[in-house]
Amino acid sequence: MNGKDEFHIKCKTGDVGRYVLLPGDPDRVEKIAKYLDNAVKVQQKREYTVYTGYLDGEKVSVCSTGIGGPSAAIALEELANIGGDTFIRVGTAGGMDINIKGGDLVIASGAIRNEGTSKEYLPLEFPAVANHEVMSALITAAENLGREYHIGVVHCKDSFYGQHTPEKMPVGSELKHKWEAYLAGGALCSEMESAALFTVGSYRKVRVGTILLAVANQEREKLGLENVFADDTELAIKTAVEAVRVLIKK
Ligand SMILES: O=P(O)(O)O[C@H]1O[C@H](CO)[C@@H](O)[C@H]1O
Ligand SMILES: O=c1cc[nH]c(=O)[nH]1
Repeated sequence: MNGKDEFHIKCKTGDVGRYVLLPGDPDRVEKIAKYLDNAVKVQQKREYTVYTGYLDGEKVSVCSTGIGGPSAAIALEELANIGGDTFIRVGTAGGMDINIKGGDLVIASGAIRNEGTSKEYLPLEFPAVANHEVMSALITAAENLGREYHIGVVHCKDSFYGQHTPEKMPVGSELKHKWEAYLAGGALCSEMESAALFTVGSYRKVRVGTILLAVANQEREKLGLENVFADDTELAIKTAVEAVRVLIKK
């Protein structure tokens, strides 16, 4: 193939399609790639495992982003450098709104920028929003597959344990105070990459959307409501793959 390898993902132009699915966990890459025709492993470096195959004759890739904004931003930058222009994060999240239960699907309309990476791209007044075409394809996909979904704002942070055990952190009162404000504002769930991906996507002029599986809900636990745990990402994966099909058809 042409060109020079990108610094971290070690892929070059021709290695990936314009459509790229972005799980955080490298173990999720093969689970997604099995939905592609003739998928082959293109590369595996650091947290970045890359497969490329085809959907309805169009080249489609999967690349893990690792945990958090910094590695996700690097993946998006380097994939955009080599021809990726439409991205769907397929992730997991912890429920915040009490209507979100373990096993539910959440399509992000925007992300709270309570992380560090996006601030090195655009000032905080600039919102981290999902691309409307990708978001609408995710909605169509969920409806085509007869799946229920929630749609709304998701929270992004850099500290997983700051989300789960803020009381242990020296800045715990600040974390709890903000968390309550995000709940009051209607945040649906908390994860770590969409704010960076949406912000980098805005600046790089590429389309980015997110679908998440809620794995549990700490707010339901706090209120003594039933708190189901789920870790099967298959539903989110199938919906994301269907969304790529919808986008290809367009
Ligand atoms: O399951 P993934 O896609 O990695 O997403 C979520 O899981 C990780 C934390 O456990 C963070 O990356 C968070 O955003
Ligand atoms: O609670 C959770 C679950 C997944 N990912 C997160 O960032 N938080």
